[in-house]
Order: sequence, then C-alpha cells, then structure tokens
Amino acid sequence: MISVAIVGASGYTGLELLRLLSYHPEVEVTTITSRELAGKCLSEVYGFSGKFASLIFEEPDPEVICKKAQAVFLCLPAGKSQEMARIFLENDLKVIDLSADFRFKNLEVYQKTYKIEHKFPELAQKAVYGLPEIYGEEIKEASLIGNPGCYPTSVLIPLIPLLMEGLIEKEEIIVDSKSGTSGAGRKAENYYSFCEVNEDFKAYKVADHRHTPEMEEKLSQFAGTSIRLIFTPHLLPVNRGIFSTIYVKFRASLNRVYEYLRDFYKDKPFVEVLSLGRYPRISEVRGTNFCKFSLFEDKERGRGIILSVIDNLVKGASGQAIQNLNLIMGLPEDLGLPKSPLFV
Ligand SMILES: NC(=O)C1=CN([C@@H]2O[C@H](COP(=O)(O)OP(=O)(O)OC[C@H]3O[C@@H](n4cnc5c(N)ncnc54)[C@H](OP(=O)(O)O)[C@@H]3O)[C@@H](O)[C@H]2O)C=CC1
Ligand SMILES: CC(=O)N[C@@H](CCC(=O)OP(=O)(O)O)C(=O)O
Repeated sequence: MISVAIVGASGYTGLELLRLLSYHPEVEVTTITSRELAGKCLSEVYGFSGKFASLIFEEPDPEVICKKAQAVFLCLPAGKSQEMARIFLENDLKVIDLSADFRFKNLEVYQKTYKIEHKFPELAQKAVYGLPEIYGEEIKEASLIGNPGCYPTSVLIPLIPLLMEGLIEKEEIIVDSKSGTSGAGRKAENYYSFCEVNEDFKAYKVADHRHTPEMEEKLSQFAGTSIRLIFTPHLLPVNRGIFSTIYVKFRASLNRVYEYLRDFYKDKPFVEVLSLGRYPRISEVRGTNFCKFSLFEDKERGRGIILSVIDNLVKGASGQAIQNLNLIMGLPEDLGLPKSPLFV
C-alpha cells in the first residue's frame, strides 16, 4: 500500500481526492489537514463512511507528515505550496501540487499572473506539468508534479496534438469556457452564493484570466512559436463540469483531423474523441476522469469548432492528480479512477 497525505483536505479538491481514493486498491490516506477543522473527524464533518471515516483533520505540520506518508497532495491556494513542497522533496516524498505554484517554467509569467514571488525557481524547473496524455513519460520519472489548471486541461488535450502536427493555424485561437461553481473552491463570497449563481449565467475575468498564460506557455512549447489566445470563462449554475468551445482554423479536412486525433488518443484511457456529429455533455463526464471532445466544421466561414468537456474536480484536478500518482508509482494509469458518469 502507498501511504499518502492530503494537505488542504477540507476544500473541494481535497474532499474529491478522499472520495476517489476511497475506491483505490493501492492507496491509504494517513493524514488529512485543515487548520480550521483540526481535531474534527471526517465522518462527523462531511459524513464520510467506510475506509476513511475515522480520519481526523490535523494542523498542516510537514514534519509529522514526512513520518507518515510516501506521497503528498497539496490542495492549497496559489503561493502556499512552495515552501511545503521544498520540505517534502527534501524528505524524499513525491509531491503532487494542485495549485499553480509548479505549473510554469517561465516564472516571470507566474509572478505577474499570480502576483506571488516564486522562492524556488530550481524546483519549478524540475517540476513536470501533470497532463499525463502529453507528459506521461516524464511524469513516470518525476518527484514533483504541477497539476494543470481545470480550464487548461479541457483546452490543451484537443489543441496540443493539433499544433504538434500542424493541423491548425497558430493564430486566432479563441476559447470560450464555462465552469461549474466548485471551480472557485469552498470560499464564502456573495458572488458565489446560491442566489447569485442559481438561475444566472455570467462571464468573468474577461481578457484577464490567470489560465490564459498557463495555456499559452504549454501550447507554445508544442507549436514551436509563441501562441496567443483569446479566453473567456463563464460561471455555470451547476456544481461540477467544464464545457469549452474552441474556435480554430483547420489546415486539413475535418476527416483528416478527426482520424489523426482518434489515432493520437487511441491508447489513452481517459480521452475520448467522439464520433463526428456527436455533441458532448458535461453530464457524460460528471464524476469521471474523462476528457471527451468532438470536432465540427463551419466550412463556409473557414472555422473548426471543438467542444470539450471534463469534470473540473476530477480530470480538472483530483482525478488527474491520482492518475499522476499512479504513473509515478508504476501502477496502471487508470487504477481506481471512475469511468462511468453520474449522469443525472
Ligand atoms: N476547485 C477546482 O475545481 C480546482 C482547483 N484547483 C486548485 O487547487 C487548489 C485547491 O483548490 P480547492 O480545493 O478548490 O480550494 P478550497 O478553497 O476549497 O480549499 C483550500 C484548502 O486549503 C486549506 N488552506 C488554505 N490556506 C492554507 C494555508 N495557508 N496553509 C494550509 N492550508 C491552507 C484549507 O483549509 P484550512 O483553511 O482549514 O487549513 C482548505 O482545506 C487551488 O490552488 C485551486 O486553484 C485546480 C484545479 C481545479
Ligand atoms: C469557476 C472558477 O472560479 N474557477 C476558477 C478556476 C481557476 C483555478 O482553480 O485557479 P488555479 O489556477 O489557481 O488553480 C477561476 O476561474 O479562478
């Protein structure tokens, strides 16, 4: 059994890790932390039963965690993982960070985007971006993973192979995304309260979202040139799910693009390129670790349109983090991860 700790276990991604890991045959959770809930029991606060019901929240103390875990998931706000990751790595733990602290190679961009200083540039360079379908071989050898952002996961999976193969133009990529409200974490703000989300639909951070530079860095790596994109996120009145509509210009026929992507992803357990003409829905991926996408073309206007869906808490965060742990530990990539959706 692999022993793991979850730092920030009382938030949405931490709780989702606990839910998913309760079905994992090779993992035991030895420590869960929350400063606010320290001393309280998981079953008492969140109604968990079964394998992890008796876990007690603790203060986040890296020294204690190092004695009890081989790997640690950091489910913390941006900026709070840097120092913890350093300590865990010095003690030979594997670290999977769900925040943005280790996603960037260009730290000037990280610092400008998150308005946070990066104290450990050498660790950021050592970290591997945790998108297994693209960086799988590097992830197997990694000690530190920068788990991708939720919106970038839904966008990079379709776009990276197309840029690698030169099947789309590198200019004028437009991404219009919608996210369930759990994407914002468990914070209490009027903007995210029931009355202000339910029965409403709003765009936010237009031309100013912190996932734009993250997507641009990774797309540029594979395009061999600097990629800029237009990205507009929206808040959906649902708990989970991301639906990204991506506008591109194909440089080959729709059939050729489709065949190429089907082939590219044929051995990947969590990517499904839907048959031409099929529309994805977030209900098809809710609760699963899948990214599903489909391809359309408006021939008259010269545009390709890609519709991509994920569950932000699973493939967009905690499920992908477990997929990364599986790879690091030499386990089958899909071990313990759900494939059947919570359709309704
Ligand atoms: N929600 C999502 O869909 C996604 C989130 N992410 C990223 O994952 C990370 C976690 O997100 P999420 O679970 O939504 O966040 P939440 O706000 O729901 O939870 C944050 C957790 O971190 C703990 N925490 C907060 N500040 C500190 C601190 N200074 N030291 C130690 N613990 C702290 C909190 O508990 P306490 O304060 O009691 O200690 C809580 O358990 C974030 O960086 C987020 O951007 C990435 C992809 C998707
Ligand atoms: C709906 C919603 O608010 N989603 C969040 C998702 C981003 C996120 O989690 O940001 P990190 O890059 O810090 O991981 C947002 O738009 O800020």
